[in-house]
Amino acid sequence: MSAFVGKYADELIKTAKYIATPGKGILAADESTGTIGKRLAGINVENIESNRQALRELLFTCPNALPYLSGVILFEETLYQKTSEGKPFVEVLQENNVIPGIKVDKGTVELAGTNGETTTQGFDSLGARCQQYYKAGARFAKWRAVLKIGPTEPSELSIQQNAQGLARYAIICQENGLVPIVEPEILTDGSHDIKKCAAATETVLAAVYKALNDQHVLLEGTLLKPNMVTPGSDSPKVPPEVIAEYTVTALRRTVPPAVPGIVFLSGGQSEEEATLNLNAMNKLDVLKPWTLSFSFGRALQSSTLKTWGGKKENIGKAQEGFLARCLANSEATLGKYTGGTAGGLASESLFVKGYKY
Ligand SMILES: O=P(O)(O)OC[C@H]1O[C@](O)(COP(=O)(O)O)[C@@H](O)[C@@H]1O
Repeated sequence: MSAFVGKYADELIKTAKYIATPGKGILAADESTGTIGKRLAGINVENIESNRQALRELLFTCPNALPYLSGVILFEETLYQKTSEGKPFVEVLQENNVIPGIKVDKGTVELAGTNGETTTQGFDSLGARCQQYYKAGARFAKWRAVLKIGPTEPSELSIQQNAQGLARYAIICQENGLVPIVEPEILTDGSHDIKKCAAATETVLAAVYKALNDQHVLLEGTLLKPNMVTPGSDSPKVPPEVIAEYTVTALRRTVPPAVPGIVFLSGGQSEEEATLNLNAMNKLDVLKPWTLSFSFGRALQSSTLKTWGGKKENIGKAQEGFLARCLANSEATLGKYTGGTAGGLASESLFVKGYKY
């Protein structure tokens, strides 16, 4: 049998295509309570619900930023939160043609017998949770699989487990009306060169698309959220044009044209770096059958978070910074970002070695 065509097929295709509109991208604001706690600790703000709500309100009500976004990924708590004036966040987004999405994975666990490799959990009652999230207004989902590069990593076991997991998650989402964002993230930790990252990325993506096909996933109703192909964090940096060349080559070799959009994660790159790399990819003069856009967490929020610092009086200034990053990344999806519009904060590396999300 070929792809599964259930009752949601047309809607899934339409949603995925809309999210992949050139000029728009995704804000990943789906940090789990633990992860957002680390971000808030960085600005000395307590990890309590009211502070998490305040940060998300700052982002979702940022004047003029929403036209640059087609989707926002939310954590479960945020899906049901409201603005301080009592309007559900979901409505704020919908009124601005931004599609609410939801993180449905439950984090990673170690694969026994490996050197710290992991698989992602969250299959228990996943179908029922998807139905609830659909009712609450979500139309797409995200599940993050994490792989790493080492002397013998990613191992065949981790490649297969994570590919199967992503494919199983994807078809459950599609059966329940949510467009699955398939995220196989290869971490940048290590001293490897860009060629090693390219080879690992191609192998992992090939396994992921084989698994998606095995599980009858309708590719037109999916999106891919991959890492960019870069040298390891302990290796010298290379220019955006080189990253663009290697990344687009890896994607052209492995991602079918039926997939409407590829939305990159930022993975610890500085805000400016992530934007310049995305821009360079979109400037490359080769056939790219999918939209290349962003689904950044840290690279959209870091300087905004620092400027805000948890203080009401800084909200306006923080929102100006957020708008600047949204605009810059929108331009980068069109290959029209000229760079340098970011202040000093946006150039700071966000990479943390051995970072545990
Ligand atoms: O461990 P968590 O809370 O799932 O967070 C992982 C984060 O990684 C992402 O998948 C990508 O984020 P970055 O762009 O910051 O790398 C986010 O969507 C998510 O918030």
